[in-house]
Amino acid sequence: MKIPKRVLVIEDSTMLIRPVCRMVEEVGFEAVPVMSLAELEQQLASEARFSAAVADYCLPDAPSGEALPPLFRAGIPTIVLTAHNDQQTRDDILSMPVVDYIPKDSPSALDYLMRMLKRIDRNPQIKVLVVDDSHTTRSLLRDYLRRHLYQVLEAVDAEEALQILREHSDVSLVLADYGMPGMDGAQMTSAIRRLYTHTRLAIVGISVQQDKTMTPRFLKAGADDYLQKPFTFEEFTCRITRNIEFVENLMTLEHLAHADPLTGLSNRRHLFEQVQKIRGAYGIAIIDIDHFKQINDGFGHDVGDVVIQHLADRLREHFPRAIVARFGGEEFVVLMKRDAAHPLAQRLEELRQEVEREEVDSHKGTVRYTISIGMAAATAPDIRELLRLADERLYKAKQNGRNRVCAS
Ligand SMILES: Nc1nc2c(ncn2[C@@H]2O[C@H](COP(=O)(O)OP(=O)(O)OP(=O)(O)O)[C@@H](O)[C@H]2O)c(=O)[nH]1
Repeated sequence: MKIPKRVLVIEDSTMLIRPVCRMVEEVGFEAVPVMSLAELEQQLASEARFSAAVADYCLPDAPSGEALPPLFRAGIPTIVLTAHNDQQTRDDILSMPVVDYIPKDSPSALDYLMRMLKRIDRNPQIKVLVVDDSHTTRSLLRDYLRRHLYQVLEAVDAEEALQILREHSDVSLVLADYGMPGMDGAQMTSAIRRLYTHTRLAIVGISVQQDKTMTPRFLKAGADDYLQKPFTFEEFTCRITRNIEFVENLMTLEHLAHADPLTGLSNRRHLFEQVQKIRGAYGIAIIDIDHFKQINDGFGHDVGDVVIQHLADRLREHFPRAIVARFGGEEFVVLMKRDAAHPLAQRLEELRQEVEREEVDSHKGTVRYTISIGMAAATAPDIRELLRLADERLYKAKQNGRNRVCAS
């Protein structure tokens, strides 16, 4: 079981500490409530490790943010919640290495806090590429991004940036300076867009030039946003968060459109989209659970679902590099490039034998099941014809007694 990461909730108001702790737990952290600087020092001296802190700026024994430096010294990413919304306090807080600053009187303070906590949890897996020829700007942006726990990659020009993007296809955001030697930021944006769509990667253009054409130049080249230098840490944070959330939401939608909800495998539509990517000789198999209706009737539909998930897991294990899709009900398709060293028919037979041997545990007892398989192979990429042939052979496998592979 995953052990939840701990978050310190430092707040002296009994009215507020409970909803903040609840929110922290909703995001998946364990909330550790603390009501004074003295209690905080005890926690920091203990063995406990903390992933983040939500800290009130003003505590009875720490009226002017004295609780913050011990958190920074302990390397704990800290979001400050404060009732003091005057310019001086705001500037003081933002001059420190905080993750963010949230005024308590804002009607959306708790919703914003929730978003920032989710970011603290997810950002360590997210890569951001900073492209700027100025060492000073790169280190400023690196500092801002690291405060938010992003993984930061850096390039001094477009050429290096494109090379990094070829090596790291999982970069989610590029910060593109306009004025660089070689390609400028807008030209680089166009080049990046030839490699990655908006669904995979956001680009934010940055420039110091007070030129009204700069924003449209970047946006028309394929950027998602534009930041005019100089910008504050607060503005930077809001824009970066919004762009990262946008990419994440698009990726979630894409995943939902492509995945079968029960097994997480590709759905039928995604299978047909993926086929276009295969070049050369390939093989296809349709795998169908035998007498599945009897499993549903005997054990219940929920146990039927467990059996479907069991077969999906076996398919994933046996065919890690193939396209594996749930084609419908209890029917799956495996599509893969031909591999002379380990032919598809042999691999399907190994799968069939393993399924036959295994027992599936369920709350209604142990279930055993078998599968029938029809397969076909071709050199020409005519997926529909191959599927028709594999389906004919699956029918043959069923007619000949089930629990077998039929390849001709
Ligand atoms: N539990 C569960 N059952 C499903 C799902 N989708 C389809 N089914 C059931 O799968 C069963 C398929 O039954 P049939 O097509 O008659 O085939 P079978 O019983 O497997 O018999 P053979 O294929 O001839 O060996 C039907 O009872 C469907 O209701 C699902 O997502 N979950």
